[in-house]
Amino acid sequence: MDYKEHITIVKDYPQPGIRFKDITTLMQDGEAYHQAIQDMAVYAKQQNVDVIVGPEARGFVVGCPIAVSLGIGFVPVRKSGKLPREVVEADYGLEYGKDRLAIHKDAIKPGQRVLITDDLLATGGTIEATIHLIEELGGVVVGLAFMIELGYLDGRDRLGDYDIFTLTKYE
Ligand SMILES: O=P(O)(O)OC[C@H]1O[C@H](OP(=O)(O)OP(=O)(O)O)[C@H](O)[C@@H]1O
Ligand SMILES: Nc1ncnc2[nH]cnc12
Repeated sequence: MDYKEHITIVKDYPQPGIRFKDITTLMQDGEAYHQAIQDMAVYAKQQNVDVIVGPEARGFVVGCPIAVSLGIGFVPVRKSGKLPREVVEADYGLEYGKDRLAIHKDAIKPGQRVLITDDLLATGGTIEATIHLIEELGGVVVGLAFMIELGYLDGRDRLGDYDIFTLTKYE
């Protein structure tokens, strides 16, 4: 599948100079969305994962269907203030701003094998913060899976110690 055919590039969104990769056009095509999730589920199975973690909001539309397809759990990482029970939190920066992420303290059991999913790897700030949260809870990050990699932002270098799977890459 040529995933780039299904991804729309939007110039100067949300700020001048950003070429935004819009996955909603991929998601609205049933065949492309299904294939993308299947390809990522094959990787998840290879990594022998116990649970999938995805950051709000686009990490949910990738991680939830993979978890359902494998019959394993999904744990949301949300922006600060959105989870109702006790959390651990981490600050992070991204291509266009900064924020704070949170995960429920009891969501990951020590030693669980975790796959982190998201739509896109840019600077790697979101995933670095997500890894920090999982490891603080004793989870073992066995893979990172993205639909899209922005090679020109060097996120892969930042996350060098982890196994990374991507469906398509923009240089
Ligand atoms: O590699 P990074 O530089 O951290 O950037 C990538 C992150 O940025 C986007 O999320 P965003 O924070 O815009 O939130 P959203 O999914 O709620 O739109 C995207 O979905 C990734 O999570
Ligand atoms: N260029 C981009 N397109 C879509 N989502 C992003 N998140 C961070 N950078 C992005």
